[in-house]
Amino acid sequence: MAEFKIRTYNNIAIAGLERFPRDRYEVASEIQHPDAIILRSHNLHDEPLPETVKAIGRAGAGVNNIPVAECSRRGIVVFNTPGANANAVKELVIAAMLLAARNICQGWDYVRHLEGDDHQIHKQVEAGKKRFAGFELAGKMLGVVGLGAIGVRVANKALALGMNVSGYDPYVTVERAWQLSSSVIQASSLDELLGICDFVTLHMPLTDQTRGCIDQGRLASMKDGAVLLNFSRGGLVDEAAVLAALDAGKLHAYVTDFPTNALKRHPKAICLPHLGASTREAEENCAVMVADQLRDFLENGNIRHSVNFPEAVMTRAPGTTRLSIPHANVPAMVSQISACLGEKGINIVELLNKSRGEIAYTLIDAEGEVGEDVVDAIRTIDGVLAARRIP
Ligand SMILES: NC(=O)C1=CN([C@@H]2O[C@H](COP(=O)(O)OP(=O)(O)OC[C@H]3O[C@@H](n4cnc5c(N)ncnc54)[C@H](O)[C@@H]3O)[C@@H](O)[C@H]2O)C=CC1
Ligand SMILES: O=C(O)CCC(=O)C(=O)O
Repeated sequence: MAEFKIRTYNNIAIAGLERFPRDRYEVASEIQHPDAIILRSHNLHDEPLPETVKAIGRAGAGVNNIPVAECSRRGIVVFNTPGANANAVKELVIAAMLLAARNICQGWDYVRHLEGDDHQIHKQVEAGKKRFAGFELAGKMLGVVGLGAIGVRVANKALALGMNVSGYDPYVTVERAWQLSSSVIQASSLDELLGICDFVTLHMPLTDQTRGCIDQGRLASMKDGAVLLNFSRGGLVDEAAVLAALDAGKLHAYVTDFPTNALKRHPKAICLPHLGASTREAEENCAVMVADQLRDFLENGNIRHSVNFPEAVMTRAPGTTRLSIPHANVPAMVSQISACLGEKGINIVELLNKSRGEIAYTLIDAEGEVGEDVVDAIRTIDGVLAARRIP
């Protein structure tokens, strides 16, 4: 019988699934009691998470489809793959700016509906093309909201196309700030950015804080004829307000990866079927990265790139049994856990304790064998969310 069971949702690239050796892992979409789940955009909010789940790996960036708060309460570690699909999204955003600026979709549609022989088509092309005249990217101001893995890449590439770029991100990391070109102008607020940009592209996560942040008032503050690009999540914008802005000519175009019935019919909305990360390269990058992270967690208890737990990586000490213990970040947890081992005369060889907000995580390499009775005792400590023995 396999040591670990992985339940998959969505189309996970084979290169990632192959990272799980089949002598130790069972990997399938029908598994009822999985140790871990791998998914892309499947919505986990609407279904109960089996008791056996210890980790969830999002092959991608956004985790709004995962009940992260519930996972934290249950000691389930949620992983994502920062940056693994960022280049794919960046390339599509650049394409999207061109689609909008040059009215490519409308022009393409016009040509597809032309009738007559080639001579007549040629005449109609030359007569009709003025309806699709557009404008160039060079010299225009692009506003990038969210300077993470995708936003930084979009900002830098837009500069290379001759655009001016303004960026806004109240939580930008030092790593991303280093990657961002010094030519990007820092906006001190979203409102400041919106008022000066010809194109605005959204690259922040969908959270309670960001939901609906592009609303009627903010759209009104944008430049007339601006282009809004949303390859992040549909919920970031107030859709009715966007439709009204398109109707009023306030927005030249809305380009989005998140269609709805109203948007897909609108002549100024360009809707794509959530294609941002759908490249062979991005799908493989994400699947391989998330598979490696899940394996290291299941086999060693190590945590890399979690969205709800701290980074925790410890080399395994020889001749020991590893204990993986997610718990609340409150005083005296480590002393209570080590007392459970001490009572059985078990020596601790290595110990790592890391915290992140209200959550903490302890990894212990204990000398020799550790019985399940010790793990059971640890589980009963108030504040311990889960405990696992890894031989
Ligand atoms: N269309 C698609 O297929 C894809 C969509 N996405 C979406 O794009 C989002 C961003 O992806 P990444 O750049 O990889 O994530 P990331 O985590 O590297 O970057 C997100 C950035 O947004 C910033 N941020 C958070 N709250 C903000 C706020 N209120 N205002 C401005 N900035 C804020 C963060 O500080 C961070 O720098 C994801 O959360 C996901 O929703 C990601 C990949 C593919
Ligand atoms: O897996 C996908 O195609 C969606 C990617 C995405 O939206 C994300 O990574 O946040």
